[in-house]
Amino acid sequence: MSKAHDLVIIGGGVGGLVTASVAGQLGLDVVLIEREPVLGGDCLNVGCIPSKTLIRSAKVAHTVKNSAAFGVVATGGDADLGQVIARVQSVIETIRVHDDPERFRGYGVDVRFGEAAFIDAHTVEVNGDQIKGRRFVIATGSRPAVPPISGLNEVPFYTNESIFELKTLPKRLAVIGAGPIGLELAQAFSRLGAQVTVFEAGARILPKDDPALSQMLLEVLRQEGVDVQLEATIDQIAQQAGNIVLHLGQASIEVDALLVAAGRRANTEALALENAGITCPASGTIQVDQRLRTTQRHIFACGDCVGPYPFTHMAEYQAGVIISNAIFRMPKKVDYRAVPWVTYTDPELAQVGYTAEAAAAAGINFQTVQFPFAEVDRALADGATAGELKLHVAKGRIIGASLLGPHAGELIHEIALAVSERIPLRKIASLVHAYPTLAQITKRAAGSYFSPALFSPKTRLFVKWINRLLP
Ligand SMILES: Cc1cc2nc3c(=O)[nH]c(=O)nc-3n(C[C@H](O)[C@H](O)[C@H](O)COP(=O)(O)OP(=O)(O)OC[C@H]3O[C@@H](n4cnc5c(N)ncnc54)[C@H](O)[C@@H]3O)c2cc1C
Ligand SMILES: NC(=O)c1ccc[n+]([C@@H]2O[C@H](COP(=O)([O-])OP(=O)(O)OC[C@H]3O[C@@H](n4cnc5c(N)ncnc54)[C@H](O)[C@@H]3O)[C@@H](O)[C@H]2O)c1
Repeated sequence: MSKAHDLVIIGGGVGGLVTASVAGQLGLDVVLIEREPVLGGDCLNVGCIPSKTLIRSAKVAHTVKNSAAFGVVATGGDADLGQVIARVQSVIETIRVHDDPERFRGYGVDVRFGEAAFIDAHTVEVNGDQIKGRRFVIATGSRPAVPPISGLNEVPFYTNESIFELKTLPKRLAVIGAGPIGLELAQAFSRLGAQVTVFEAGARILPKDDPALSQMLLEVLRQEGVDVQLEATIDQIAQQAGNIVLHLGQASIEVDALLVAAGRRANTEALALENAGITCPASGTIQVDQRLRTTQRHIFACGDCVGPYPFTHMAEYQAGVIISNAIFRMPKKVDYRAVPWVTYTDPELAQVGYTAEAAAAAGINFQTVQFPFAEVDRALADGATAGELKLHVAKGRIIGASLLGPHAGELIHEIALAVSERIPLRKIASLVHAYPTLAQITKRAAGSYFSPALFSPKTRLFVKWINRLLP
């Protein structure tokens, strides 16, 4: 009978790697199992890093093409997709050193490559070997969901798992889904020179975000030339003479390439969770309690296979909660009050804490203050004035914020700290913000909350009175 390891981690993406790194360095006997031949998971290999690197090249092309607006004469701006993708791959390889299996082996982690499946609640099988554990962490991530559209499986299509291997730019690209993946890549490919059409089944883009700000973003995308079709029902997809044809009612559109970005599905089928006695709903997403324990208390789960926020920073955060519960044995619950998320379109759309819709649904008595980038001096200097900040305030504290604009993904963190630490809004309004920065938008929005009281007839009367009274 083989001995039971302290911790067996399934999945070598962010969730699994953060847990393995800490557990290994603390001297636990850890096994990490990854089914792909490399570590890093989606984020490094086919997600955040390739998409953000592609977006950067697309922004360069866009800047060159629009240089006249800045008084600069530049010609060209045509992208060489082969070179762009070579840069994407080179950035991935640079970052990969952090996810080198030898680094983890150096921490004492037994890194194994192969697909893991439970045999019972204390044993998994990998490449025919049985591995026993006292505790387990499932961090198996997610994969692209393929919508049930007639003909889709008979035509070639890309997902995030294959699109970063494209070497030549498709002239016409159709994208199914206007979530973060669809929109980030649609704008990037459009800026690189493709004619892009996005088909979204819903009535709006980015439905989890603020409706007015996502509408503003939609207008920017359309002005730039991205054709976004809402409430679009694709009835049938077929291949004709080398082209892909999408049929929507009476209309049809012919494209050279198709990207499916229609949501995600948790990677749980291969795990044989039933052998471990773990309850898993039909959605495939693993059910966990607030301490991230599955229905088997010694088996924890984190990241995309759990949700509810499928982001890299959440996989990392949840891994921290598991480290506390499973390694330090200090009970810790998840706290999702100040979760930031960002869609890296240009302008970026960021959110933290409550949206106005969620705050209203929760019955919270709150007020919203808004401030546009068009009144922020630095945004004017940068020629990036689309968007605004909305702060949702209850009892003098920010409970949530929605931000569309340049570098929104960076700017949201000052607000995230305020939400998380319940910092009074007056402290943000009185904090000195360097001029001229985009971050001034936060101070200005906070200030606008207080200006009605500051310039009220009562205050004016008081100032008049005190100035008469005092020498
Ligand atoms: C195009 C794209 C762009 C994105 N951009 C961002 C972004 O900008 N910011 C952000 O925060 N998030 C972004 N995300 C989401 C982010 O990539 C995920 O939230 C993150 O990778 C989740 O980490 P994870 O550890 O849960 O899973 P993963 O990174 O998916 O890792 C899970 C690992 O488990 C392995 N595995 C699965 N089943 C088994 C098994 N049975 N046995 C062994 N190994 C197994 C998989 O091979 C994989 O390596 C993006 C995603 C995509 C697709
Ligand atoms: N910037 C980031 O942080 C970032 C970037 C990319 C992805 N991600 C993560 O990955 C997750 C998945 O992204 P996603 O964009 O694939 O999923 P999503 O679920 O956010 O969006 C998918 C969209 O596709 C639409 N859709 C589904 N079926 C359709 C059909 N048949 N026809 C037309 N439209 C259809 C849905 O209505 C939805 O709006 C995100 O929720 C996010 O957490 C994050």
